[in-house]
This record gives sequence, structure tokens and C-alpha cells, in this order.
Amino acid sequence: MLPHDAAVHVRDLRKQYAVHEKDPGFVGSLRAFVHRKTRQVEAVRSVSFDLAPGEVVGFLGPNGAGKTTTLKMLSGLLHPSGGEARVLGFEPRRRETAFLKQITLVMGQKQQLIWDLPALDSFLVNQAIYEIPDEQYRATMREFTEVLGLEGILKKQVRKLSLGERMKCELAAALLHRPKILFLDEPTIGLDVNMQEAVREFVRDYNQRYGATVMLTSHYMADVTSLARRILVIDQGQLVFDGDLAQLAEQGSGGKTVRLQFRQPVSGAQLAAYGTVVSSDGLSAELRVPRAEVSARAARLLSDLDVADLTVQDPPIEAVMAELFGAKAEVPA
Ligand SMILES: Nc1ncnc2c1ncn2[C@@H]1O[C@H](COP(=O)(O)OP(=O)(O)OP(=O)(O)O)[C@@H](O)[C@H]1O
Repeated sequence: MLPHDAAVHVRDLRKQYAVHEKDPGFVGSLRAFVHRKTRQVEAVRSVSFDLAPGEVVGFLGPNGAGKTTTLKMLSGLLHPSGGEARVLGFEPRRRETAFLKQITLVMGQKQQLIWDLPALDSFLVNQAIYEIPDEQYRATMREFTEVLGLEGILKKQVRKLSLGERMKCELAAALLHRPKILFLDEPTIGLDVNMQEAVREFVRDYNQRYGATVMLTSHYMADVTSLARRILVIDQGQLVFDGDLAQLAEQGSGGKTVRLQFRQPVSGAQLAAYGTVVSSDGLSAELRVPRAEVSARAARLLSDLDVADLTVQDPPIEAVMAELFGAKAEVPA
């Protein structure tokens, strides 16, 4: 992809934070006052990728990997320490009006709605800020109200909304100007399963309707697997994977999962000859089998045992991430 064809073009992007360090206590404060100790944190080191217009990309990595820092640089909230970032041809750090009108950054942990007023008032503020024509505003509101089920909550004080209701309003407010690029940082954090699905459905619908490019971080793998085909993985500030979900699953050494149903009960001990037994209850079982051995072992299982059903699956993406990053991944089930 040529740089000017890309919706997002990133080359050798870097960000260092200067962190002031101080020993604990009063003496530590005094010492820091006289002699300031500064350490450089390399939050993003030489990251490069391109996103095509309309692409939905999952951006994964363990805590502190550099995801939020990257998204903030792409939205123009942080100045890079080096390298190049172009979003729709704009340099984000300049925060030109034409750029800001075409992007949005949604951070699940932060809110932009005015706490003491109904969400509708915040929407009107955004209409004014983004100079959205009345007709477009009304059409977008009609559409978002329907897709997100906003009926009945728009006139309530934001402080009185549930977390899920508020998040729906946050999304509507952030997308009211119909941005072409969506940077979504943990948009479903803390939401219950139904509400997570509602948010996913909204993002999917918006992407299809407007051909928007979406870059999404989430600790809920279901967000990523249901929305994105391409995955970028960042670890300690460096991009360690860029490819599709299936390829990411290949990175794990855990092999494939073979699920079996039997017509006659089969013991776990019998199954151990065919792979690592993950679970077994007589009539059904789950085995972990090395990738290269899958066809041969499946053939043996089918010929040796009375198998009613056999399926082969990649391990869940949570398992791959946990294997790649260990405890750092902190991926909830
Ligand atoms: N304002 C800051 N000043 C100093 N260091 C920072 C600052 N913001 C982030 N960092 C550090 O930069 C690194 C990357 O942080 P970042 O927030 O980008 O990670 P992340 O991948 O979004 O993590 P998480 O999944 O936990 O939100 C971390 O080591 C973090 O401690």
C-alpha cells in the first residue's frame, strides 16, 4: 500500500516519556528537590504499519505495552518523540480542524459527556463544535437512537445513567460527526456481556455503513475476534505481530484442540496415546495435539475408536495471548 492510499500510515513511530523519580518520604522529597532524577520510559519504539480505508484492526498487547500511547499519538493528543504518523494524509500532532472532523478517539475509561446535564445537551455541544448541519444531525440521531436503543435515556441526567447506558451515549457523542477513523481504546470495559455485544454491533454497523477505518483495543477477546480480521500485537513498545487472527493462533505452541464425541465410553487413559487430554468424561473429550500431527492423530482416532463426531479448532485467542505474554496479558475469561 502506498503511504497516500493508507487511511493510517505509521513509520518508525516512537514515544519516550521522561519520568521523574523520587524516593519515598520527606527526605526523598527533599533529595528530589535538590537533585532531580529523571528516567526515560520507552513507551513506543519504532512501530510501523499501514491501515487501509475501511479496515477494522484489533490492537492487542499486555498492560503497559504502548497501545494507549500509540492511539493518543494518532489522534494528535501526544507528540511523537520520533518517526512518522499520517492519518488521512494529515499529521495528527498539528490537530488541524479538517483532521479533527474526520477522526474520533473513544476511551472506555474516560468520559466526554457533561455529568450534570442530559446526554442530549452534550450532543448539541458536539453539533456546534463539529459544525454538523441540522439535517445531518437529525438523521444521525435517528440512526444512532435506533441502533443503540437510546430512546428514553437521552433526556436523563448523565450521572443517573447506568454504565452501559452512559457508554452508549459516549459512543453516540463521539461518532455524531461521522468520523472516517475510529480509535477505540477499551470501548467495552466494565460492560456486561449484552452491552458489550450491543457496542460491537454498533461499531460493526457503523463500519459497514460509512466504510470507516477502526483501530480497537480491548481486553475482551470477543470484541476483537468478532470485529477484526487483522491483529496488531504490541509488547514493550514494539510491534511483535501483524497478521490475521488465524496466523496469530499459529504463534502459540499449544497446538490445536481436537474435540471428540464417542458412541461408546472411552477412558482418559486410552486417549492419552493421541494427545494431551484436556478433559474427558467418557462420551466426550478434548485433546491438545501438536499442529503438525493433527491429520495423522485424527485419522488414528477415527480408525481406532467409535467416534461419532470430531472437530479440530485453533486454541482460543486468550490462550495464545496468555502463552505469548504470560501473566502480563491479564486477559479475563
Ligand atoms: N504520562 C506518562 N508518563 C510516563 N509514563 C507513561 C505515561 N503514560 C504511559 N506511560 C508508560 O508508558 C508505557 C506504555 O503505556 P500505555 O498506557 O501506552 O500502555 P497500554 O498498552 O495502553 O496499557 P494498558 O493495557 O494497561 O492500558 C507504560 O510503561 C506506562 O507506564
